[in-house]
Amino acid sequence: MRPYDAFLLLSFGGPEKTDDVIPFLENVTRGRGIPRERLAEVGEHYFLFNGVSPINQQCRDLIEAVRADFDANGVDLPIYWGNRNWDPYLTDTVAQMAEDGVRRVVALATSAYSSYSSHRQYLEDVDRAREAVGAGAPRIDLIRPYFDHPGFIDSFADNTRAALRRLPADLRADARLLYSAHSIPTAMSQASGDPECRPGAAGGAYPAQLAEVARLVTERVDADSERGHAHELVYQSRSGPPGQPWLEPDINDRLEELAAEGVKAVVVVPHGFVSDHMEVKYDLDVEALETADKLGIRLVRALAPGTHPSFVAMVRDLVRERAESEAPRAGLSALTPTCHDCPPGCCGQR
Ligand SMILES: CC1=C(CCC(=O)O)c2cc3nc(cc4[nH]c(cc5[nH]c(cc1n2)c(C)c5CCC(=O)O)c(CCC(=O)O)c4C)C(CCC(=O)O)=C3C
Ligand SMILES: [Fe+2]
Repeated sequence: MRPYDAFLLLSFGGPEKTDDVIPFLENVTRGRGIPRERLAEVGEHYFLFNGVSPINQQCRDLIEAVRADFDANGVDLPIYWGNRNWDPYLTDTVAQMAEDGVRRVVALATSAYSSYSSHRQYLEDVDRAREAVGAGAPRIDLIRPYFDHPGFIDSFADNTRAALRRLPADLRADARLLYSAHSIPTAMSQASGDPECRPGAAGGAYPAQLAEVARLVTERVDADSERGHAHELVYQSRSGPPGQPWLEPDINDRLEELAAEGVKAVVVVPHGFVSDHMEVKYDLDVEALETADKLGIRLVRALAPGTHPSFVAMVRDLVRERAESEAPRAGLSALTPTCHDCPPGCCGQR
């Protein structure tokens, strides 16, 4: 698909055996000021799963699904995969592309929102990898944040309806929808850019986008419910030093309050993520579930998009959008990014 000669899946990376865990955590947190106790604690989450993070296999599954979708729709791009924090490392992938004679690449990150951690850091990863490879490195165009693309929204709406059906019928109508995303420092949130990509503009794009996705998904879920569901935004996986403010409320704290208000059932929708990786499998399926059990709240968790057909078709649509540089951006909200190239200040500073 002109002008591209390859597609790149850009992801976070995760360990796949016990011995990988500590080196992986060192890669993630180098220079980030994460307390040692927090690292030890997160290490235990991985050890509980024998050192295997689900994220790499989820990337392989997504690549297989995108390959089939590209083939069925006449998109003849080869597919590459590179990670920020673990093998296959992005720099090795860029070197491989250079060796294969690839000149111009369209890349999708497994992260749908604006902010330093979810978007700009991937741009920096790309720059660093290209620099390391040198003159033969291909040009790499990263697809813009895609949080309100209909394919992303529809996959969550579908998965949320399925989760509601897993609740006992008498709890369904009153179930609270809790939309959960990775917390970030409030300073990172304030610097997470402007929906219209105006450098230096107000910021706060990350929580604004999360709130908008929660609204859009709920609207679709409610369209086939007997009545509307109350919904709200919560955060998970807080890290960093104790005194540093991060986005709140934490899902566990909020569950306590909801129990006190008499809420009996919740559906947790991990709308801040694109697959059911470790932050979902541990922080929600183990920790938040335990909190809910203790409080007598029935909790079910909706699946993240993973290889949902709407999400896979979205990938192809975003590749087409990026290829036709003047094409209108597919987005369901007023927050759809208007730029492709994220000028400094657009998608977040550290
Ligand atoms: C916004 C956001 C996303 C969502 C967007 C996206 O998906 O990219 C995300 C995803 C993920 N985060 C992940 C894992 C970790 N994140 C950490 C630390 C941090 N995350 C942050 C933010 C985010 N993280 C931040 C601000 C930190 C503090 C350090 C720093 O400023 O950079 C740490 C260190 C230990 C800890 O402090 O918890 C780990 C191990 C995994 C892999 C899971 C697996 O293995 O399956 C995934 C997909
Ligand atoms: Fe993280």
